Amino acid sequence: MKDWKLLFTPNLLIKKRNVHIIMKNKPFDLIDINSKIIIGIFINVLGIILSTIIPIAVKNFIDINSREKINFEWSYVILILLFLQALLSSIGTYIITREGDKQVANIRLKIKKHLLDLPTSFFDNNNSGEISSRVINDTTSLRTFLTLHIPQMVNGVIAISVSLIILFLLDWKLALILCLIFPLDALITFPIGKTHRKIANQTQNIVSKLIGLTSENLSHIRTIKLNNAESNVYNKFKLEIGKLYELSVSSDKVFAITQPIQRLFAIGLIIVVILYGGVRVSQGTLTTGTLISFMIYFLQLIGPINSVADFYNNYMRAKGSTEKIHSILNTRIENDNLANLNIKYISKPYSLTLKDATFAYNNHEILKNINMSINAGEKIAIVGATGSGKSTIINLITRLYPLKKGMLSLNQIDASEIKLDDWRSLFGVVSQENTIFTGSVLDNLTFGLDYKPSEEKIQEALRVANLHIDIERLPNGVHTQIGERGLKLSGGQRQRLQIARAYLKDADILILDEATSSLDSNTEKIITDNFKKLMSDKTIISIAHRLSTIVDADRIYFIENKKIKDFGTHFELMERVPEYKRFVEEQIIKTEKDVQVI
Ligand SMILES: Nc1ncnc2c1ncn2[C@@H]1O[C@H](COP(=O)(O)OP(=O)(O)OP(=O)(O)O)[C@@H](O)[C@H]1O
Repeated sequence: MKDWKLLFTPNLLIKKRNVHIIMKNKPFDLIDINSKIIIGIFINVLGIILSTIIPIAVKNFIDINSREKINFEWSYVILILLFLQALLSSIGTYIITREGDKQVANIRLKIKKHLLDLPTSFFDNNNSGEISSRVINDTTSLRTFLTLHIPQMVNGVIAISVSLIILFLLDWKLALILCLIFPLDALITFPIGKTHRKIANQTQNIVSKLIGLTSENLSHIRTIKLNNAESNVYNKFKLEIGKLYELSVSSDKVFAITQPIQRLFAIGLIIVVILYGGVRVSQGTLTTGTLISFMIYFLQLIGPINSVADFYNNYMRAKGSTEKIHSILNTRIENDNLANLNIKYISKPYSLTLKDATFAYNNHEILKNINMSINAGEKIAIVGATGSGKSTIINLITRLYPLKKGMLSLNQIDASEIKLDDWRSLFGVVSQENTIFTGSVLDNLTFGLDYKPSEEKIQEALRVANLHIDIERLPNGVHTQIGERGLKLSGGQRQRLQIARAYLKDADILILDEATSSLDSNTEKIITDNFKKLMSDKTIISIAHRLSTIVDADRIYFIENKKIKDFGTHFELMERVPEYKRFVEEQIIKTEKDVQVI
C-alpha cells in the first residue's frame, strides 16, 4: 500500500483510497468534475454561445443584402465567429478529454492495484479474462460519460436556453412551433431508454464473457488441439456469439424504429416552420433572414436536444459501469490492516508453527486441527494422497488463504500481526504450477526481487538449478524471450527456472511443492546435492511423491482424512503407521519403481 506509485497526479486516488469499504455506486464516486473539467466545459460553453450568435449574423447579412447592394461586413463577422467557435471548442474539448484520459488511467491503476491486493479466493470465483475486459470496458464507458456526455449536456442546456431566448425575441410564434420538438423527442427517448440500457448492459456482460473465453482458450490451445476439442470450444463460443447477435438485433430493431421517427418529427417540424414562415415572409410580417436564422438554429439545436434528452440514459449506463467497477473495489483486500509488525523486528532463527489450524474452501472443509512445528534449518516433508490438502497447507503457511480457525505463528508471534509483504518475503516457493511469465529468462529470474543480482549470482542460481547449460545454448542466453508463460522452454526447464528464481530470492524458508516432478532422477539428484551444499542453513518444506525427497527429511507429516495422522522420520512412520507404509508402497513405489530401498 505504502509504495502505491502513480504515473499521474494522485489526488483522485488519495481522496477515494478507502472507497472499497464504502458502498457507493454513482459515477461521481469514481470520476471527478474538477477545475480542469470545469474550465474545459466553460471554454466550450463560450464557443456554444458564439455559435448561437452565428444565425443572427446570417439573418443580418441576408436582411441587409436583400435591399441594398451586396455588403460583406456580416460575412466577415460570420467567418470570425465560426473560427472562434471552432477554436474554443477544440481547446475546451482537448482540456476535457485530456483530463478524462488521466482520470480513467488513474481509475484503471486503482482497479489494478486493488485486484493485486485482493485475496486469492476472489480469483477462484471470478474469471480473470472477464475481470480484465471489465477493467477496460467499464472504465472506457466512464471516460465517455465524463468527456462527452457531461460536456454535451452542459453545452446542450446552454445552447438550448440561449437559442430559445433569441428565438423568442426574434419571433415568438415561430419559436413556439420549434418548441414542439421537445415533447416529440421526449416521446421517443424516454420509453426506449430503459430497453436500450438493458440491452447495452447485457451486451457488455456477454462481451466480457467472450473476451474471458477467448483468452482462456488461446492460452490452452495445445490442450484444445490434443483433446480434439476445437468443435467443443467453437460451439461454446458460438453460443455466446448467438446471444450477442440476438442482442444486437434487438438493438437494431429499436434504432430501426426510433431513428426514422425522430428524423420524421424533425423534418416535419422544418416543413411546418418553412410553410408557416414562408407565408409570414410573403405577408411581410417576417424577414427572409429571420426565417433562415430559425432554420439554422433548428439544425444547430438537434444535436444538443438529443444529448440532453439522452443524458439520463447515459448517466444510468455510467452508473451500471460504476457498479461493476465497485463490485471489484468493494471486495475487501487481503486483511493487512491490523498487521503492522515488520519482520526485521523478529530475530532469527525463525521457527514456524501451525496450531489447531482448520481450513475450508467455500465451506468445504479440507483441513482440521493441523499442528506443525518447523524449526529453522529443518528439512520437512508433507506426504499424503492426492487431494489430501498438502498444497493447501502451503497456501495457509504462505498466507495465500487465511485460516478459518487456529493460529499460524513465527517465533510464537501470531502471523496476523506481521505485515503480509514481510511475511511472504520469508518464503521462496517452487510450485507444481507453471509460474513462468512472458519475457526473458532474466525477467523471470529477477521477478519480484528487491535487489539487483550480480552476473555471478545469476550464474550461480542457474548452476544450482542445473539450468546453466540449457541457458548457454539459447540464442541470447538469459536475455532470450521465452514466450507466453515460458512455453518455449521444456517443462523441466521451466521447473528449474523456478528453482533458480527461488534460490535468488534467498528467502529463509524454501517451499518445494512437487518442485522436481518434471525432472529426471539424475537432474533431481544434482539439484538436491546443490541444495544440501548451499542451502543447508535454510528451512525446506517439500511436498513430494518421490522417495528420495522423503527419506532424507528430518520430519515427515503424513496427512490423511483432513488431519495429520502422524509425523516422524520415514523409518519411524514406516514402522508405526500402517497407512503410511501402504501409501508409500502404493503411491511412491509406482512412481519410483524403487522397491528395494524399502
Ligand atoms: N482454490 C480452491 N477452491 C476450492 N477447492 C480447492 C481449491 N484448491 C484446492 N481445492 C480442493 O482442496 C482439496 C485439497 O487440494 P490440495 O491441492 O491441497 O491437495 P494436494 O494434497 O496438494 O493434492 P495433489 O497431491 O494432487 O497436488 C482438493 O479436494 C481440491 O479439490
